[in-house]
Amino acid sequence: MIKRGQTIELTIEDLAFGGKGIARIKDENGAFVLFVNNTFPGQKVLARITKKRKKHAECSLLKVLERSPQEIKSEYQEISGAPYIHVPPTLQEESKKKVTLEVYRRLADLQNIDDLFDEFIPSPEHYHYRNKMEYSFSCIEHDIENDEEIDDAFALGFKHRGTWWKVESLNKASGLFDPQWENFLKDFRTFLEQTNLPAWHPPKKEGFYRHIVVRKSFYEDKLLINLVTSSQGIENFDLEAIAQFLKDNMGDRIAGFQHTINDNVADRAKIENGDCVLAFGKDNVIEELNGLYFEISMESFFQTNPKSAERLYNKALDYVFEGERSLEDKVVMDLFCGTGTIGQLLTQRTKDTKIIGVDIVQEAIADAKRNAKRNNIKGIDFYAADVGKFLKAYPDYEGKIDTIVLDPPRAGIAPKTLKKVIQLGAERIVYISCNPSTQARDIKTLEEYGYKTKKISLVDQFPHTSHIEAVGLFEK
Ligand SMILES: C[S@@+](CC[C@H](N)C(=O)[O-])C[C@H]1O[C@@H](n2cnc3c(N)ncnc32)[C@H](O)[C@@H]1O
Repeated sequence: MIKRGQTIELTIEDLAFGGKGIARIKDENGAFVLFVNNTFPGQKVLARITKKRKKHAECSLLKVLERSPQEIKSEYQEISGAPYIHVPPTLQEESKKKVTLEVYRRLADLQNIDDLFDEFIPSPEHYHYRNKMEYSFSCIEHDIENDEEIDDAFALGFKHRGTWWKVESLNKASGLFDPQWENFLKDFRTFLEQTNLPAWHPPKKEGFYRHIVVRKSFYEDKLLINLVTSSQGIENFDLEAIAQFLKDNMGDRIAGFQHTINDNVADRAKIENGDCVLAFGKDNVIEELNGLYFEISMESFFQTNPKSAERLYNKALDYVFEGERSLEDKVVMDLFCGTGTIGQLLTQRTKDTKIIGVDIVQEAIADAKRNAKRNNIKGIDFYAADVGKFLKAYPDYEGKIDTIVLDPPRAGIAPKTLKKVIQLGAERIVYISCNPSTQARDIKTLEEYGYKTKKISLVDQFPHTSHIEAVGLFEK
């Protein structure tokens, strides 16, 4: 009999949406299904039961005991954020497509999803595609060679799967981020360790070195580095020496180096916040997307895989204009607009269209306005507001919007807000989503209120993970 908390060896037979491997066993009531996150068919794994129901259980992965015959050992260091690094990219893509289409069939009741499906757009780069990475320090290390915990260590890398206190040091490139930087990180760690200031102790909430956050511009081929520390022992900290070490080793690849003091004991929330000084260089980088330029600072939101984001945005805009539509003198809303990339790219394909961008984060809207100015774009009004409240405050837009572009966060659109969006009565909705399961739920509502799903494409923004981005075209 299966119990919560129990560890169990399983063979993964199938894959469900969200990287959930499926294993089956027989118990006294017959067939019993177990879902194990971040696994792949053919793997033998050790898992812990986290939730038990009558016919199924949810498990967390503790360890892959045997690789799937379909996996090929990658040259990169495996990290918990990239569980599929050994699965050949084309196989990853096929699996993502299959399990995601099933989600639309099941949750959106789109039984004809195979006919509605337009294309699967792979990431232009399968490796080193990310433009942001966050590394953690911890004095509790999970030693990957010997699979054991070491106390009094100086680890710098990523959290060991399923823990918030143990860090696996990154000793070589992970395959996800800038390889020169990641191959250098081990030397940087050794240098910082020699400063004799300790790494953070997550359970005790004390120590000095906490995080390194790095942003990259592919356009400039430069990195922005932010070293986050506490202030405990700051009198022995020599920022100049660290800056010099970075300059000596990474040369002009470094656009800027910042130091942030963060004494907030919460480990993850906004690690970049705190008192920040710029040791050298500048505090932002410029990224280029389809001929437009965007300033990215440490805090600003930007699509994590910019080269793939170009393909995603192009697909979304193709859907906006499909059928040789003219948007001249029409109004388009870019809801959940972030830093306003979509609205700005839209102006490249149309003239005299009024665009309204709305996002809840004030800084994102400030970035959006600044970037629009940099790109010399007029005709977009950006508002910092909750989408639901915004639509309530401006009822006059009802019946006046031609097209709505939606790009909500992972949780999807709040049901009340979605109803308000529907009330606008736009002819066409283009819905981008980083979580097809919440999008599928929203599609069901759209269909109930008179929108027809015309097309859906999938864009692989995140190779080696279970994540997938989707874009759908809906018409009244
Ligand atoms: C997936 S991002 C959109 C990114 C943007 N379209 C881009 O490509 O740069 C989702 C955005 O929704 C915003 N957001 C979340 N909840 C919101 C709400 N209730 N009202 C308005 N914006 C919200 C977030 O600040 C975030 O920028």
